[in-house]
This record gives sequence, C-alpha cells and structure tokens, in this order.
Amino acid sequence: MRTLFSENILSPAPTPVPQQNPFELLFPSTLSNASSSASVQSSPNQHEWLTQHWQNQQRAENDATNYGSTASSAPLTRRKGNPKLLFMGLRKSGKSSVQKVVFQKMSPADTLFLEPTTRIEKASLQSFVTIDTAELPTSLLASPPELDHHAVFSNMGAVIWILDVQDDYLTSIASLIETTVFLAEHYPRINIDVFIHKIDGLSEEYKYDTFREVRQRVQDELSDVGHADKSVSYYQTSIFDHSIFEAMSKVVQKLLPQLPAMETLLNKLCSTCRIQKAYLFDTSSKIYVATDASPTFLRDYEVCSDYVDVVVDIKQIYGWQQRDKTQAVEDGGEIGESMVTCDHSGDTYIYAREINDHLSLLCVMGKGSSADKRVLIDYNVSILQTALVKVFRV
Ligand SMILES: Nc1nc2c(ncn2[C@@H]2O[C@H](COP(=O)(O)OP(=O)(O)OP(=O)(O)O)[C@@H](O)[C@H]2O)c(=O)[nH]1
Repeated sequence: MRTLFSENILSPAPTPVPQQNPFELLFPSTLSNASSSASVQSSPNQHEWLTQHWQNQQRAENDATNYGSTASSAPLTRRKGNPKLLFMGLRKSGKSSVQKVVFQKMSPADTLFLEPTTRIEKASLQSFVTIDTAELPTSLLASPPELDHHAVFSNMGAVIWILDVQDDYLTSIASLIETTVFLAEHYPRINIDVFIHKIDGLSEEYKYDTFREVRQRVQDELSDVGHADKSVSYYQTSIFDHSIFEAMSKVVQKLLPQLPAMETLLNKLCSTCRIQKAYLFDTSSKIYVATDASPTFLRDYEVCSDYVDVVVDIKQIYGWQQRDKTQAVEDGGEIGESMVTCDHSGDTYIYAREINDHLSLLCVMGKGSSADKRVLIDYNVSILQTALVKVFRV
C-alpha cells in the first residue's frame, strides 16, 4: 500500500466557492416538493433546506411526544436523546470486554485480566453524542426483588445480550428468552440485540451453523411463549477482529434520530462524486454512525477503520493546535484530510476528511473519481460537512 499524503497533510481545505459546479450536490425534486423553486437552486441552499426540513421534523416529533400522541407506537422507533446501552449476559460471557474494547480502547489481550462485575457499572463516552453504557451483573439477571427495574430499564435504548458460543449457550438462551419476554411486556420500545460472541474460537463452517441454530432456537422459543412478533437482531462478534465494531455500529445507529438525514447526505455525496462507499466514523471509538445505501462489505469497513487509526496516530504526532473548532469548520480551514491508494492504477483510493472533533468521513473512491478531481470532491465534501455540523447542532 502506497501512501499519498499530500506534502502538507494538515493543509487547509480549499475555500469553497459557491458557484455552479459539475460535481454540485443536487437534490431530487421529490425532496423539494414543498418548495418547488428550490429544486433548481445551488447545492448549499439545498443542503440547508434538507437540514431545516429535518429540524422541523424533529420539532414536530417533540411536540407530538409532549402531547403523548406517539407514546410507544413502535418498538424500534428511534428515540430522542443519547444512545443508552445495557449489556447483559451470563457470567464470563464477555460483557465488560466488549465495552472496554469498543469504548475505552482496551487491547483485547488485556481483557483476560478483567475482574468480575458485581454491581451495575455505568460509563459514558463523550463523542459526537454522549453514549451511555451500563452492565448488569449476572447475579441480577434472576430479577431479585431489590432490583429497581424502572431505574435500570426505563431510559434504555437497547439491551445487548452477550451470548458466549464457547460456553453452554442453551442456558444463556433460556435467560435471554426470560429477559426478552419481560422487556416485551413492560418496556416494548427497548431494542434487543444479541451478540453471538467469541466466534473467533469456531471454525468457518461451524460459525454459520451456530449462528443459525441460536437464531432459530430463540425465534422458536419466543413463538412458543406468544412473542413471535418481538423483533430481535443478531450479530456474530469477537473482540479480536472488526466484527465487534461493526455490530456496535449497527446497534448505535438504530438509536440515532439523525440517521436518516446523515444517510441522505451520504447517498447524495456518493452519487455525485462517484464514491463507491462512504462511512461517517466516530473517530475515537471507530464505530460508524452512518453509511450510504450501497452494499456494505466488511473488507471496506476494515480498511477504512484501520485508516482512521493511522490518521489519528499521525495527527497526534504531527497535529496542529486548533483555535476555535466551530469557527474552523465554518471557515473551511484547519480541517484534517488525507488520501491513500489501494492499487497501482490509482483508481481505487481512500479519502479521509475530518468533519469535526469527533466525526470523520472515510470514502472508498471508485473509478471515474480520480485524485485529479480532488478540488471538486473537496468542494462537495465541504458542503456535506457544513450540513452535518448543523444536523448535530440541533
Ligand atoms: N476468545 C474470546 N474471548 C473473549 C472474547 N471476549 C471476551 N473474552 C474473554 O472472556 C473472558 C471473560 O470476559 P469478561 O469481559 O470479564 O466477561 P464478563 O461477562 O464481564 O464477566 P463477569 O463480569 O464475571 O460476568 C475474558 O477472559 C476475556 O478475555 C472474544 O471475543 N473471544
């Protein structure tokens, strides 16, 4: 792999000139039905319109919630507020390890020495939004009377059940069913995500069989107790590869009210700049908070995720003292950016751009979007950046 960092990786991005441009981001007229003339306006206006549209939707949703009209309408509805995750599972299944590796950057090998959890442990990750996590010790799974259910579950967005496939997972499935039934009856809006964990210990063909068996058993048992309609998501995970970050990305995304706006912006950027795949990364945890609609391949995610690591390391060594970040974003200056080629033709390369302190845009560039079109790509990314900053400022 040949790095193509420009001679000054930290050079300010070119100042966008709001003029007609062949790579300009245009929104389909369906998005602009409400303001018919807006569909032919320049892209900065259209992004502003989209942001405003999203903000209005949010306000309307808030009003509706205040009047109680949307209460518990759909279990998987994205909730307002920060993502709140509760980790549950049997003893030694890997609850603490998952949290420490993903949110606290602990090396997977160091998880060998983690102490057992004996009480509810909470943590917060300050990022583009605050992500709250909590772990329920195994001793509290049996719902002892002293457990204050309301305090534990009322604010949760998702319960992540860690199921250790290297252990006796039938017992874990029985507890999972009990918990799911309890949540379906009392807190139907909480998402249930099952991490079929420690798959690194299984052979390739056995991995998929185990995954299918667990999923089938859970679905069958839920049907037997009359909760066949309860939606449960399953992921194969291991802390020793990228699978845990990918799974956590999907869990967090389901809880982000900003997701539709981010996806629309990324889809538009990809189609306009011929980008093969675009990810919006949370720079510190390396989970991706949004991606475009094209198919996701684990390999693309792995390359981009490793690249975030490299850029962050380089930034820490050669980084710059930023003055006011918000001002920098508005000025279009002092934004970190870099590129790396993945093949000899130079057609496939990765483009990285800092959105703000916490978010980074990583794009796998496709054919027809060669590095000499860089100025145009930068211009479009600047528009996306401004729109994203506004989305998170609501
Ligand atoms: N092979 C493998 N081992 C893992 C993985 N995740 C965690 N472990 C190991 O599993 C063991 C238990 O992990 P913990 O995180 O302490 O599990 P826990 O569920 O928090 O344990 P308690 O708090 O005691 O209930 C540790 O030795 C970890 O190194 C994984 O993905 N693969």
